[in-house]
Amino acid sequence: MNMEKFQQSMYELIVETSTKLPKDVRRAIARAKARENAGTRAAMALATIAGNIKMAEENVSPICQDTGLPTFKIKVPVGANQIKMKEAIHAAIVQATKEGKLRPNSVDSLTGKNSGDNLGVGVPVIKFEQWENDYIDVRLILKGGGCENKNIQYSLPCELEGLGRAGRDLDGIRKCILHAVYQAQGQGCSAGFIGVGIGGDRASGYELAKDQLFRSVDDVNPNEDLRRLEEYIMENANKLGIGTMGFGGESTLLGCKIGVMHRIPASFFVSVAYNCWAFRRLGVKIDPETGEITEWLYQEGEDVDFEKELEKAKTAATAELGEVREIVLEPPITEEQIRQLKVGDVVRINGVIYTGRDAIHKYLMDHDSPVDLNGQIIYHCGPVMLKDENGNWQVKAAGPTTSIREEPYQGDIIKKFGVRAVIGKGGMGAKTLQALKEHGGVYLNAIGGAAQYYADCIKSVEGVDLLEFGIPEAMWHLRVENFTAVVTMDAHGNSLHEDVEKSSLEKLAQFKEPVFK
Ligand SMILES: O=C(O)C[C@H](O)C(=O)O
Ligand code: SF4
Repeated sequence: MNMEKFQQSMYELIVETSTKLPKDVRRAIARAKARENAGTRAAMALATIAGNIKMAEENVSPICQDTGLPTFKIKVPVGANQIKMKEAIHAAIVQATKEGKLRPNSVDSLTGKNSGDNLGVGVPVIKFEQWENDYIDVRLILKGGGCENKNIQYSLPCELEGLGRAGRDLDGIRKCILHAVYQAQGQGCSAGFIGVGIGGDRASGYELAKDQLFRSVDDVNPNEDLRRLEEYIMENANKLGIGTMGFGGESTLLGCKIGVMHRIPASFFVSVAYNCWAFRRLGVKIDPETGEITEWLYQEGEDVDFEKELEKAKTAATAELGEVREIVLEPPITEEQIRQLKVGDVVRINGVIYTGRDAIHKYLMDHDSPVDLNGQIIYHCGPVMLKDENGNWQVKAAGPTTSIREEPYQGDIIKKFGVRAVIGKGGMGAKTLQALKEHGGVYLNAIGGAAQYYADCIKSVEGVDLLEFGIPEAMWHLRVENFTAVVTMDAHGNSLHEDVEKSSLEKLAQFKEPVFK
């Protein structure tokens, strides 16, 4: 095979997967938009998401800044040179990272050092399988860390909150799947898609679950029991009312694909791979002689353009919100300004905000901050950044990361540095809510995955500190205009996330009685 051509084909697959959502996923998101109640936060979130999808396609830039751990599943005819193919894929990954189509995501687990080129021990994941066909089939999934963190594995029998006992049968599996959607809340950027693996051991069960994500959203399970179960889940999971971003609403789950394999007598695992709305997976057929793409996969059915949402997202997706208070904030912010805000308000930020996520929060616990954060805003974000020809940093993608990971630190950092607002997604817990009340702060929920939408709000990069943590983990000083987010935790002890978690648990309990006997 012409390896140079194959490398080019892999580069095209990587870029297309990162920047252009496949048709079946776009159709699912369009259905969610049509189903959502107008004037709600979820409707605003979906309008922003749709506009972002269009922006990413137009900019040929990452839909979400987290381009995940690239995972390739490749079927090859006998005789294909897998060693050379792996080298070509690595070269394509490095090229796509250099061009800002992928975020450098490969981090040494012991030193925390980011390799900078997306290569590392075991990264990317490349799995080969031989088959009888005379062509090569390459599938790629870019599954970000926030939704990967919401994967979950159950060992039956077990007791599930709200649902009671789950036994080693189809009804027990039903309960596990509903619970998997409930426990994700909005943290994995709902509305999501789930792959489920029944059986196997802990490793092969999760592998089977993730493999289900390569099925088309619109396909029909050939196993009748599983088809019925998929249909049941799609009819009922959305009754949990978690909604897009966990804001509450009609669309929580956009797809459920279930696979089954044998198990050993002692084990009965139900593994769930939770994928966010930014469901980036694509595939190509490759000519084993020329290395060229002969066909793009996942092209079935009509396309959805989101052209009109692009205009809305650029002006004010919040127009979807109907009657809400919109408050402009310009850091440094006073305690008095903060204490006037309440859950549900929309905030537009103009001025400089500072990114800080996993490494920075850990660092700030026992170090001073490189900038004075008093009255300032921390943005839980790990952007995709490139240096332009003049050596200036350009933001290529900059959506929020899951905030709950900073729960062990956030309250202490608000107190220690006088931080007035935290922007992220998925919400935070009781400790942070208490600190917001005590010290006068708010949590602002941005729209997870809307990386192009927020990059568009960033007018300049004014500086960077702690770059030794790597591009995604550094403290970027970003000058923003009209950076819009929703107050979902305020200084009066209110938390939308607490309310949605409580109401969805009550709704979950309605599914306790057996359905599949
Ligand atoms: O790592 C990120 O930028 C986001 C992550 O995928 C998350 O959802 O928390
Ligand atoms: S930020 Fe949200 S959309 Fe992006 S990878 Fe994480 S879970 Fe997915």
